[in-house]
Amino acid sequence: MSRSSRAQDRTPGGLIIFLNGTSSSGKSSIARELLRILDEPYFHIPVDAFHAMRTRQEMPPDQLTDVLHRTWRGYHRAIAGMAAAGNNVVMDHVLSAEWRLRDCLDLFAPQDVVFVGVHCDRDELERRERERGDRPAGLAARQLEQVHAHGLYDVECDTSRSDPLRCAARVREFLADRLIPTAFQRLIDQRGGVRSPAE
Ligand SMILES: Nc1ncnc2c1ncn2[C@@H]1O[C@H](COP(=O)(O)OP(=O)(O)OP(=O)(O)O)[C@@H](O)[C@H]1O
Repeated sequence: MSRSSRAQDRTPGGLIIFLNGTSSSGKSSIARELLRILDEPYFHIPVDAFHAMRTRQEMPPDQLTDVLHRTWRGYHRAIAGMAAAGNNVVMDHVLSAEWRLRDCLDLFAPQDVVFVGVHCDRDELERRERERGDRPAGLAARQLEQVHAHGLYDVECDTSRSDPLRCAARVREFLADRLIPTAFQRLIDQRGGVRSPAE
């Protein structure tokens, strides 16, 4: 391949709409509406899809810890890869451990990330958990403190007060007139632009 054709092959990065919230906060519901109302092609890639791809065999706890860690690291890199190839992505993730955000800050082009905080009241989270019956009771409440600890977003929505379509519409409005620097850029600047050591 010639030098000039390689340069031509380079695609501008796709946009990453990063939905972050606890379990049952409504991320997947917003993602579904986003794919319905956004004009450009987008891929909804939830972290749950990666867990669902794994073999179902029982593992001893120490092996499971390693496998889960590699799954999350792989998920982040898959998202970065899709965006690097020019695909727009709706990411649906739970930043319930501090290293996950650091890893994403290291990997994603900050100007291409729209960081969306998906909030929901604790009582409503518990009600949804009971109603769903397929999530351990108290999971969302345990995640609440860490998930939003970094305290900075481009867009925020509260699914205890707005339905998924209204939340998705807020994100779409933001896309039409995006503010720079992005929340991801400001989070990188806050830590002095330092890349984190490998986890
Ligand atoms: N804005 C909303 N108002 C009322 N109910 C909602 C709203 N958003 C989601 N729900 C309901 O809450 C439950 C969880 O929604 P959803 O699957 O979108 O959350 P999630 O954040 O993707 O959860 P998880 O991470 O556990 O997969 C579903 O039963 C959904 O119908």
